Amino acid sequence: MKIGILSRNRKLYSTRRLVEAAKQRGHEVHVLDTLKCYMELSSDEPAIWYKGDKLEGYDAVIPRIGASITQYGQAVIRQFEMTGCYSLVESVALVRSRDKLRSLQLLSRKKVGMPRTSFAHEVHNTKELIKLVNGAPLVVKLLSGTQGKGVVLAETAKAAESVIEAFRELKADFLVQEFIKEAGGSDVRCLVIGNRVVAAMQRTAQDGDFRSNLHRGGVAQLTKLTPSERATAVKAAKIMGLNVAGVDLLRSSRGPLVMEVNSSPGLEGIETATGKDVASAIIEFIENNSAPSKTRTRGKG
Ligand SMILES: Nc1ncnc2c1ncn2[C@@H]1O[C@H](COP(=O)(O)OP(=O)(O)OP(=O)(O)O)[C@@H](O)[C@H]1O
Ligand SMILES: [Mg+2]
Ligand SMILES: [Mg+2]
Repeated sequence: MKIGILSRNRKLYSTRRLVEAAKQRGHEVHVLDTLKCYMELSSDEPAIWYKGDKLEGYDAVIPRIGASITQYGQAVIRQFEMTGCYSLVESVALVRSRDKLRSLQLLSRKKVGMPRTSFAHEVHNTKELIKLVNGAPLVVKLLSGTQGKGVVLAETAKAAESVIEAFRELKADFLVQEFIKEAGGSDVRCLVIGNRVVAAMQRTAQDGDFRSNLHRGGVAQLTKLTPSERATAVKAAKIMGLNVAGVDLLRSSRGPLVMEVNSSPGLEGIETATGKDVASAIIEFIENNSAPSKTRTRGKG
């Protein structure tokens, strides 16, 4: 097969591993800088250009789109889809997963476990927002935050009110969420490919923090998933319409709760913690599932 990896940097661990795995399995593979792809729209065949050449003959693309270029990245993916090329991450699924609120709305409709969450526009309903998540302690989360930035724990109702009011003043969009205390500063990253969790790790926050992000000094270790955790992770990926997803779960006293579903999960942390060859599993999935014009919008909402 001829495979394109949409990535801004060929030196990134995940990009390197995917290139390596594709070559090992006998494929032709090219790293394409997403921002350097440009598009031709006309009533002739849709086309994608790169450094003066028309990109042709690609059987599949693997999008690795950073949060800061979601908008342009989705247009590039969609253009590949228009040419009939299979995209591992559908353009619609990418955009859907990048919106924390939209993701939780879709998961809640399908009764997937999640922390109780509230969201509002009006200034005067701060107390209502707090009440909807059963009061403090609670978490306030910027919708645009990544790597644990903009995630704040408010221990008391007073603290919660003042954080919410401060975010309001700044005109920031945020969620209010029930704090899952019994998770003990840990979460579980499940790497889902198709209908399977192929690798999972538990991440635990540094002392004095509740955020387990590896970027914040969290440490990863192997963990064994329960059947209900596996089922929840696969179901969440399916609802989001993602073939490959990093599903983050909190272990709560009422079972696994989905916190978020990532469409470009990093491979370094999970391959290192588990010793699993996730990159090869991704290439294998493409071998078994890609076909011309197979990409279509799955999932709803
Ligand atoms: N409701 C919650 N209860 C307990 N812990 C939470 C809760 N929400 C978040 N956390 C902790 O804070 C960390 C960061 O939160 P979250 O993943 O929602 O934001 P983020 O990492 O900044 O976003 P992204 O992963 O999209 O970059 C989580 O990994 C988890 O350890
Ligand atoms: Mg996170
Ligand atoms: Mg995320």
